Amino acid sequence: MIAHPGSEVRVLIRSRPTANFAQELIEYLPDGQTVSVHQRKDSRKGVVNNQLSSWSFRLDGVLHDVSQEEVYGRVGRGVVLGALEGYNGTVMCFGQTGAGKTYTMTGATENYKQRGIIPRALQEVFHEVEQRSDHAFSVHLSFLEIYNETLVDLLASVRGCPGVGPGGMAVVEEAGGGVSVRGLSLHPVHSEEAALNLLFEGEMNRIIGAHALNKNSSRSHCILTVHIESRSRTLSDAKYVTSKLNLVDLAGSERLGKTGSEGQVLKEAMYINKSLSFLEQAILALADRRRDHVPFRQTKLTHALKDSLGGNCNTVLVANIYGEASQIEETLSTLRFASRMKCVQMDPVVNEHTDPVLQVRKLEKEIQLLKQELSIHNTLANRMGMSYDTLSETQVAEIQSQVRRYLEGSLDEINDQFMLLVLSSVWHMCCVLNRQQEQKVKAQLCQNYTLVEKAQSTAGSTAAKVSLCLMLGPVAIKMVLLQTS
Ligand SMILES: Nc1ncnc2c1ncn2[C@@H]1O[C@H](COP(=O)(O)OP(=O)(O)OP(=O)(O)O)[C@@H](O)[C@H]1O
Repeated sequence: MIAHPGSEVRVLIRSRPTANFAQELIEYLPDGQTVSVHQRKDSRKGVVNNQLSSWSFRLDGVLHDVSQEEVYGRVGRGVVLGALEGYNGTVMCFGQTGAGKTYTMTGATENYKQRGIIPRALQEVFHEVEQRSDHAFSVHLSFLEIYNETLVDLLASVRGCPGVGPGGMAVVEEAGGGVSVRGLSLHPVHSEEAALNLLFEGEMNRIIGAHALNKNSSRSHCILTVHIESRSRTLSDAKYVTSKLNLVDLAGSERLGKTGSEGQVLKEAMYINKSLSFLEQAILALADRRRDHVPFRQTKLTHALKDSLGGNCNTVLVANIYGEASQIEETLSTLRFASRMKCVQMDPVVNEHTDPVLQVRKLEKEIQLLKQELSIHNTLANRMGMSYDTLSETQVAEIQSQVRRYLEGSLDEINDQFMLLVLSSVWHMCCVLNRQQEQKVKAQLCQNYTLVEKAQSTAGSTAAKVSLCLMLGPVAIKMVLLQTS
């Protein structure tokens, strides 16, 4: 499903299964889109109080007690199919630590049925590539980890990896508002199996720690990007499309007291919480359409996700919650983030490009055909000698000599063959003068303004002058020749 320009980011809630699901506090409404959360007042202070505060959040769907297959179908499939058509896509999981983000994105490795969105997306990409034989696809993978504000290439250990350049890794902005990570390796992949091997390799390199709420807690944010390029095999045009499919597993926010983290795990938690709070700030700014500045550069995470949070991207967020009563505050804060994200606007467009080499080849072919057409036209109009190629030195000398004789009066009549040569010459002079004039105007503009390249051709006026010459005959040509000599 491709988002319509101007629609909002799709947001779904997924709850981690638990025997102690707080039904009295978390209520999923029958519309399948609304969740109400009730919180006992002053529960933090231990005051016994039966009063409840309630909040209601309307999102795009609730994934409660559903299989991994259904999650992929409702969250991932549309974004993946869009990426194959040339739309950028992002699937991102957000939520407190232990709420099931990694389970949703990667899944349980020990059970095929429990594989998550990433392996299913890779499977779908290669299945589609095989099906769409009228297109040639090229697929590359990159796997970025952001750990304690440091960018790490999770596929740097892969054989043949070019390695990081002298400047190290950095998020860089591209023309047109996109971002890329300088120094991050890109790996060509030709099959699902090869892609899964890279995913496995990257997962092995991820930093995992243990604390009270999750014994396998991701201590970093991870972005697996599938870079897709597709060209038609049937149309020989120079157009091709590209897209980036970002599959993002964020580290979980955590209450330091609750997780009982110490030492390195505590330090990591502080970095994670800080980057997530900057992510919230960026989302707040994106959701507020009156704000023209979004603070993307405050952390590596927001900077790396600059082109993935709405805008020219088909974005879906999964808000993972852990529905136990003891986690109700974290659930509320996840749902608040989710409802802000739902206000972020998307304007996805197909990323279409033109291959310059193919374009030149195509234009040359077109010129050749037009010349042939023109020569047929000239033959029919009895102008068989008319040439649109550059005149040879002998032809130029011949014209000069005849013009001189004609102007001196020693030549009374100009024959047809000569006229055609003259017309050809006028055509070329007009072209040369036109180019010179264009360059002059450009140079003048450059002095005062930043020149905006615009194909503002004056070819029309050249063509008009030539047709005028054709209409008026030798007198006009004489004038043009006198003017330009
Ligand atoms: N929908 C689910 N079905 C079955 N098990 C789940 C589900 N969601 C989460 N779990 C289990 O809960 C545990 C915590 O999940 P997971 O590691 O995915 O959380 P997380 O949000 O990624 O945590 P962190 O932010 O700390 O990395 C794991 O053992 C996982 O297998």
